[in-house]
Amino acid sequence: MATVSMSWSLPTINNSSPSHLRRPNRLHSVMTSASLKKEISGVGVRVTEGQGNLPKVVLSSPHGSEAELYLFGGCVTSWKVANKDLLFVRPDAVFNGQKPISGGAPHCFPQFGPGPIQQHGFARNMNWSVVDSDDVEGNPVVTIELKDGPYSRSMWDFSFQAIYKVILDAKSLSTELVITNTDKIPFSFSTALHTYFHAAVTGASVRGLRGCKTLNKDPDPKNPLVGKEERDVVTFPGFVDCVYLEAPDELLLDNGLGDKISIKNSNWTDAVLWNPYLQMEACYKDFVCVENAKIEKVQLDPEQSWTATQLLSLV
Ligand SMILES: O=P(O)(O)OC[C@H]1O[C@H](O)[C@H](O)[C@@H](O)[C@@H]1O
Repeated sequence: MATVSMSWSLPTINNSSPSHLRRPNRLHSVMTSASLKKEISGVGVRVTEGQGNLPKVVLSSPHGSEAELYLFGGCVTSWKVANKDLLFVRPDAVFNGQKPISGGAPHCFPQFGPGPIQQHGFARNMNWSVVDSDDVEGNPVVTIELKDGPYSRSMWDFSFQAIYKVILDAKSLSTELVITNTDKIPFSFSTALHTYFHAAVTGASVRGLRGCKTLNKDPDPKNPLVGKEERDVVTFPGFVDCVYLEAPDELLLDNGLGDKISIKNSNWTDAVLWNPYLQMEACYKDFVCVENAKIEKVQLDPEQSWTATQLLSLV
């Protein structure tokens, strides 16, 4: 296991009970944007209609940064600092409430990659709901929730709750994911935040992975090659699809566009780098995926929770 260091922490909203248990602004999963608009209360948090008429939460910080999150998939699709979007949504992304949104930071849950259920699980194509919105020292915060329903039960027959808190600061975006077993029997899952960063692929690089055990899915995703990363600076010279086990709690992405982004985490023990190269000829030059992941399954007994945090900051 990688050592988890909490050199930073998510601010706690001023309330006595744990954030994942509080529901001051409890909303329902099936609702119109109009009803959401009335109930959202945090400063700098508003709900609007996004592409495909899907409800979209917009976070605006007093420092001028902005983030957008679709309730479909619980997917942060945009994080802008000084009007520059540091995330990327693929041009082939669809916003139809059926297919996952291909871009931003989709959730892979309860399975990363291929396996017994659909690729990357179902959390990225279900409707999440807003349970809380607030501001911490002026920074907008939104908390959303996903629970099991007939659709998830049809492929993964467990009762669960996922709570995802997103906080925008001047130059950072932090998230906290809490998965709770609300069933009467244990379950296990793998998960990831499949973040697409806007990049110039030829100039992009990631530092911090040297020494990690690798599972290289190129050339055969079903039989990954086990290896060890020897490079200080990992680049994207062609097709890249590689899992890094027990990655450190901070990586540094140079997006090749003049920005350096620190990617810190707690409890996301693994990382994945992905660029599809010529498989996506129309857009591969414009992004790289640097994913915080939990590849080895987390086992949760009834009432147990697993929490992981991520802090993206422009340095
Ligand atoms: O096309 P998607 O289902 O969104 O998956 C896109 C990619 O996600 C991850 O990075 C996996 O490691 C890749 O093997 C996969 O191709």
